[in-house]
Amino acid sequence: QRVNNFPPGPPALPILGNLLHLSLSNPLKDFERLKNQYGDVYSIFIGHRPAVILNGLKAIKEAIITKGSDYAGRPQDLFVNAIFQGKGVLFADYGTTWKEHRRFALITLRNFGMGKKSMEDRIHGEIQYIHKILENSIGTTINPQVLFYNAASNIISQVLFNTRYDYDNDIIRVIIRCITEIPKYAYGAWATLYDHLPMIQNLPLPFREAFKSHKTLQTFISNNVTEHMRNRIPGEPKDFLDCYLDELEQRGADSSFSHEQLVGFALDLFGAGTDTTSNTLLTGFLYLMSYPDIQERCQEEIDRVLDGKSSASFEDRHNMPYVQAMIHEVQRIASVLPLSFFHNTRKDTELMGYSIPKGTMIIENLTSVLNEEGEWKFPHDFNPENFLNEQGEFVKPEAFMPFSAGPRMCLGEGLARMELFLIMVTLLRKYKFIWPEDAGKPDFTQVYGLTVSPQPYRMRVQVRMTQ
Ligand code: HEM
Repeated sequence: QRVNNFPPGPPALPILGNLLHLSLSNPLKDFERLKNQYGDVYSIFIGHRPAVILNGLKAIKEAIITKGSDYAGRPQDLFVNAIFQGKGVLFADYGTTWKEHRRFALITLRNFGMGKKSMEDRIHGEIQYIHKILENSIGTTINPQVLFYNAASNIISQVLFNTRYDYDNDIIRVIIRCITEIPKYAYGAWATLYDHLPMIQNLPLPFREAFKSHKTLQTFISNNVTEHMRNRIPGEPKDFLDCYLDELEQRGADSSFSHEQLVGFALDLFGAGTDTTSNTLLTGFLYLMSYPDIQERCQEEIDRVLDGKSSASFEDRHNMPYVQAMIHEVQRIASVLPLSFFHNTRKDTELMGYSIPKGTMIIENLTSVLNEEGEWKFPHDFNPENFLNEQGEFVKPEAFMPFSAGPRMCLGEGLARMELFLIMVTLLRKYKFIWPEDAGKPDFTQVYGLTVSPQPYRMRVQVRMTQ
């Protein structure tokens, strides 16, 4: 039963709610269909639980920016909560622990070089390893998936632990498998069954893999924390873990800071920082190979701006409007976290004239803004012109929100943007990326999970003549 003035939606069945209206393995098309039927703000029942789905810039902005604090909670009784056990930031509810940890991370990551030179050096250091792999692939084709996963996880690993792993290292292979395993189960059919059928929660069903993967990641991070506790020099932090341990010492044991929180928090950053960035890179190179004219135009701009310079710096983006537009367009089309992370209302509130009670689950459909008609010149095409004005200058429309917005907005945005820019510019400067002749047509359909990724593909790499 929908309460008075609750957003409209399809009639719900007892127990199942609207589950039969949704493809649990990929509900994005169903969400689109329901939006066309019920409008930008509608509701569904996932089993007995009501959820409000937000679509389009106007509704999403009113909720997560204008009334940001009302909508900044996270549900606490989902499958992901059972996995993450209330630790960390990502799935933590609004409250002192979340606030203090989020603030600490934003400040620490900034001091550690988010937006500063030293972080650039770490990213460039990692790019050298990408070069080695690409150079070895010349004359053949390569699946870039493992490469980009390794690179993204190494960059965040250096921020957190001051460590990187060789690409054939067994530990990192296992860690990346675990990071990609959890999102596969987190918002899909198994998660829904787990949430609604308590009797299956302890059975040896496929969703157990997500718990196993989480345990492996937890052990990996706990070992790093123990090693840091043994070797750290208080007051002289080398990485995020050291900074946190210094902070913990200062705040004392009865604060929201603790060793268990640190493990959960580092796990969040590691996971959130790997899957998202690598899937964006994968989408980027897929499109650049499929649109060689756009690739060439980026290369012309890069050659011109970097002429005489040994490497790109993040500051160079201000002189590269077309490259900036291309990277933003990749993020727009990739929409790697299409449903963001679910929010929860913290009090009775309103949205576009509807009443939304406290404790309602909120699903913001970011894809609906990233391809909203009326907000983009070419909402359904891959076209960097979406981010260029008539003078060819870079402009960022308000509807560009792949990092979401408001109090819960992605806290790794600065790092992610720097990674995407430096990696794409450095690789495009040195190589031409070619869709293999025998690979058929590029397939742009996405594989759905908590994060979406392109279908696996192979690429051919040629060293550019201009270099
Ligand atoms: C292209 C890359 C990335 C994209 C598209 C992305 C996108 C997002 C989105 C949509 C959210 C949800 C915001 C909300 O709930 O409204 C989020 C949250 C978050 N992201 Fe990212 N992200 C990226 C990279 C990163 C990186 C590199 C890190 C780590 C340094 C990171 C750490 C986080 C964390 C910790 C949260 C939770 C924030 C909170 O709940 O307060 N992300 N991200």
